[in-house]
Amino acid sequence: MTTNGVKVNGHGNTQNIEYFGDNGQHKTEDDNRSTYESLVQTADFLKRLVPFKPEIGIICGSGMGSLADALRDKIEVPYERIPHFPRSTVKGHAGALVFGYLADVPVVCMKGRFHYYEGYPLWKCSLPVRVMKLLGASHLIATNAAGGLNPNYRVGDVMLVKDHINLMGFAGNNPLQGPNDERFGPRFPPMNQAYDRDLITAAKKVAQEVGLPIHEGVYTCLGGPNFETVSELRMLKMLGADTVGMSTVHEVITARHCDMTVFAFSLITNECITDYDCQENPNHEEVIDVGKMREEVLKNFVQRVVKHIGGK
Ligand SMILES: O=P(O)(O)O[C@H]1O[C@H](CO)[C@@H](O)[C@H]1O
Ligand code: HPA
Repeated sequence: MTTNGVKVNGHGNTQNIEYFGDNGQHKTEDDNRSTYESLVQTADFLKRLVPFKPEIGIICGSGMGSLADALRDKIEVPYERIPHFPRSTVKGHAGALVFGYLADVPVVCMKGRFHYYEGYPLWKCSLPVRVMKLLGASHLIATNAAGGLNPNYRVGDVMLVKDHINLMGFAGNNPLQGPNDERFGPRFPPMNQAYDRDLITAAKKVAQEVGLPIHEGVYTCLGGPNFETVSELRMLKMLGADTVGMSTVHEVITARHCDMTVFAFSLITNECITDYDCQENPNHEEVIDVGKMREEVLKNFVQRVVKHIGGK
């Protein structure tokens, strides 16, 4: 039986629901990817609520939502109120856009990001980045909680991301997959200078000022939600990754596609276990706790980086 494009087949007690396009072909959630026009609607909705234009979009990583608390003159918009926006489902990701001023620079913070393991396709995970761009933001600051693969990294340190390995992209999964809308950016965007060198240099200086142990390295993202096996971590290390997480890469690709300047960092929340004899387990509670532990110094750090960008 087909009703309104929804095909329902009865099989005993179960029903298989399949989605068909207007001309009968299969539709998946990926076929319903947002259009330029729908994201303009989202941005227009937000513009009506916020009397200023954010210059910088900030994505708060796991346990780092308090970065948004440092904003002055805050306007908080829960994701469920925003047209075409996904919902946050992960502990430590509150689920609101927070507009305000940080170091007198107008910004918008994502207090809660979207991950592939939540069931969202990558284009949907990174949809807010396009909304930030449409709101007028020229810069993206992406923060993440990550496991440290590099043996020199300690829990609580920060790694400035100089490059990433798009492992999900190796398997053909990319946020830019599907029809390209040139109003966002080109079909084949370069990715060799994804992370702004000047901002990395400035941030190293800022980190010294605020007493934050700092490194510079390569981030990689797996789909999650399970943490990695020993063998997978050993492989990632061999590939040249210094930190591993389950986010950021698709957001950065989307930001670079629409010509935003990107700065990103990993907070090392756990040391990756590459030894079969180790009895410890990584866990999300520990990840969030480390975010809380570094809350004040990270606020200070981000605020100063924002000031640097705003003063340029
Ligand atoms: O990347 P963020 O959102 O900071 O979170 C990281 O922490 C969670 C695992 O504890 C995963 O979601 C991983 O991606
Ligand atoms: N692996 C993957 N994602 C993570 C980790 C990790 O060790 N720590 C925080 N997010």
